[in-house]
Amino acid sequence: MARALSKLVRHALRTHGCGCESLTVSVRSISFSPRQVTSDAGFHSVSFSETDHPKVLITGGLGQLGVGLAKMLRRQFGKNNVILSDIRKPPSDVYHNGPFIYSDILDYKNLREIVVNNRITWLVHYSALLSAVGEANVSLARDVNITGLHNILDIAAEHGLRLFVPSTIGAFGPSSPRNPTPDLCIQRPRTIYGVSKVHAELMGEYYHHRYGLDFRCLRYPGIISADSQPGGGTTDYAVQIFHDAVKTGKFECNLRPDTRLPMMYITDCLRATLEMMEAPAEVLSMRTYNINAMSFTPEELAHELQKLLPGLQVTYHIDPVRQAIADSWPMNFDDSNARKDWGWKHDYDLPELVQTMLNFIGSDSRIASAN
Ligand SMILES: NC(=O)c1ccc[n+]([C@@H]2O[C@H](COP(=O)([O-])OP(=O)(O)OC[C@H]3O[C@@H](n4cnc5c(N)ncnc54)[C@H](O)[C@@H]3O)[C@@H](O)[C@H]2O)c1
Ligand SMILES: C[C@@H](O)[C@H](N)C(=O)O
Repeated sequence: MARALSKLVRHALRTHGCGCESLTVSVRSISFSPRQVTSDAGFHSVSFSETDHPKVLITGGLGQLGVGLAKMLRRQFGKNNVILSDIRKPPSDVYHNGPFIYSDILDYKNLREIVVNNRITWLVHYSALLSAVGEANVSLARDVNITGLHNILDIAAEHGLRLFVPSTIGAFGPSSPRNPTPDLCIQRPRTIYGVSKVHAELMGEYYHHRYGLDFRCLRYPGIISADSQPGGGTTDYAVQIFHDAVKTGKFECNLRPDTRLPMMYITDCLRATLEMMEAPAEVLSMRTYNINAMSFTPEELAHELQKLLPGLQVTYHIDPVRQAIADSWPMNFDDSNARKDWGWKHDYDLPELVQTMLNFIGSDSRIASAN
């Protein structure tokens, strides 16, 4: 079919007088297949030997998740085999801990150059505008989350990369079943973030079926981390509460006390990502999976924190934008397919999460005040 289309396109180019350039013109510009790909290229085979370590590029790597992922992958595959990239200037510890490179995902040629020059084999695509920030800047969110993704898909397909794109609980909406939310159900999100993530899931799966792209996607819940800040989402309160609790003993929550959302500690999230990337293709009955660890409300989280910090005072000042988003998202996430297919299992429930976060932030703030 691809060969027939290719023939058709060459014919169209000839009849429109494109002359000798027709053979070198980027096929993406005539929009039937990824750019500059011969119609019979075999994308299922990656170009590195199976015994080699993958050479990984992480886009949007300076956000909440990228630095931690790079650290974990470098332990596994070697420091120089994992390149972090972003459009922001890296802090000095990140810059000195391994390869960092400037990459704007809206610049297709720059991306291609990085992939080619560094012989990249795995691409982890983390660049995005999250839910709350996206609603505040819809056109930028559309560019980064949708146009940027198109560049990533084409680069990955053309160079035979294994591509990981995270999706989110935000890919569901008010008409989805919310308690629990299965992998396959109605997805009609009401945020540009959610719409762009459903688009990413569908485009990735389309490229998988159409071009053999090794596309892998996990729908993350809200991720909680101690040493990296969230980038403007609806679940950010669940990180901020720990910092405020340790620093001031007070926290003002921007969601209602009974707002239940699925959540996960970052260590589980990053391990799930590596496990999904390493899973043999034969065990993946789907290319997009829900993953989950726990679900709680602000009230329940505060209660768990108060067991260890009894003086903590929590008040509520609702942000209507974030509240409306949270009210349309899953309350519990059904991740039984991930557990069945590739053995997903979380380590951190709410008590372990709270203990670990407080240990981390508490020891960090003791170090800061001693300096
Ligand atoms: N953190 C969570 O709770 C969570 C939950 C579900 C899904 N996810 C997904 O995981 C991924 C990583 O999330 P995060 O929390 O680290 O996000 P983040 O907002 O903290 O970081 C995103 C990064 O993308 C970068 N970026 C923006 N525009 C760019 C561009 N044009 N080119 C290159 N980089 C650009 C930003 O500079 C930023 O460092 C995102 O795709 C997000 O949707 C995150
Ligand atoms: C849930 C996730 O996608 C992100 N933390 C957000 O709230 O936007």
